[in-house]
Amino acid sequence: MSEPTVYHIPVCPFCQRLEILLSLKGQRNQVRFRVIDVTQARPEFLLEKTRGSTALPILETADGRILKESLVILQYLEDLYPEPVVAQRDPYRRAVESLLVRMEAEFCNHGYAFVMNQDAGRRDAHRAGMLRQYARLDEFLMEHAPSGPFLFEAFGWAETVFTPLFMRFWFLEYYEDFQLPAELARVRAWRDACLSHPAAQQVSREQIVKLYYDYAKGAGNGALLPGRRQSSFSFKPDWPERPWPPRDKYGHSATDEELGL
Ligand SMILES: COc1ccc(C(=O)/C=[SH]/C[C@H](NC(=O)CC[C@H](N)C(=O)O)C(=O)NCC(=O)O)cc1OC
Repeated sequence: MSEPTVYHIPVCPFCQRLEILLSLKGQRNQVRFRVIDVTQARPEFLLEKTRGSTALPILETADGRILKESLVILQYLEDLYPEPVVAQRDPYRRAVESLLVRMEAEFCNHGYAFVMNQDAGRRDAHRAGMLRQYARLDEFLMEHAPSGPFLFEAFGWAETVFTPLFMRFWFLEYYEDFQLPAELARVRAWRDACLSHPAAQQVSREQIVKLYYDYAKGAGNGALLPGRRQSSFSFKPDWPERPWPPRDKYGHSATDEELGL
C-alpha cells in the first residue's frame, strides 16, 4: 500500500471533514477513499483492522496502521501534508480555533437530536435549543472575528470542522422549517461563507435531504424503519433518481415507493 486509505460513508459529516482538508491542500488524490455501506454490517476485514469498532471514518496509513476519530485524523493529515497550512500556526490563534472547535460536538448533537425527534410536542424545545447553539457560535465570532466572514483571514480549520454540520442541517430547514433569525447575522454570515466554499462541495442539499429522510423519522446510521425494505441511505436507486421526500415528518411515514427506493 503506497498511500493512506480512508474507509468512509460518502454522506457522513465526519468523513467529509477529511475530504475538505485534503481539497484545501490539493492532496485529495493522494489518499484512497473506500466507500463502506452504512446500511450493511461492517465487513470483517474492516472490523479486524479496527479491533471491532464500527464508527467511520477510519484511516489506514500507508504502512498499515489504523487511526479513528475525524478530528484526530484531520490533525494527522495536517501534519502529513503540512503545506499549505490549514490550522493556525500562531499559538494564540490556534488556541482560539481550538476553543471554537470544542463547540462542535454539542452543536452536532443538538442538530441530530432535533431532526430525529418524533414528538411534535417537543419541536419548540428542540428549536430553542438549536437556536441557543447558533447563538453561542454567534457570540464567539462577535468576540474573536466581528467582521468575518471566517474566523481568520480565510476558510480554515474551524470551517473544515463545522461546514459538514452546516450542510447536514439543511435537513432541519427541510423537515423542521428551521431558519436562523436576523439577529444571528454573524453566525449566519459564517455559515453561508462556509456553505459556498469551493473546497466543501462534496455533497448537495438535495442529496442530504433525500438520504437523511430516515433520520427525520428517528432512524439513524442506516437503521431500517418498520414497514420499509430499504434505508434512505441506500446507494441504489441513486438519490438524483428519487423524488423529494415528504416534509411532513410528524404526520406521515413515507413508503419505499414514495421515496423512490
Ligand atoms: C448525535 O447523533 C448523531 C450525530 C452524527 C451522526 C452521523 O452523521 C454518523 S456518521 C457515521 C458514524 N460515524 C461517527 O459517528 C463518527 C464520529 C466520530 N466522533 C468522528 O468524529 O469520527 C458511524 O460510523 N456510525 C456507525 C457506527 O458508529 O457504527 C449520527 C448520529 O446519530 C445516529
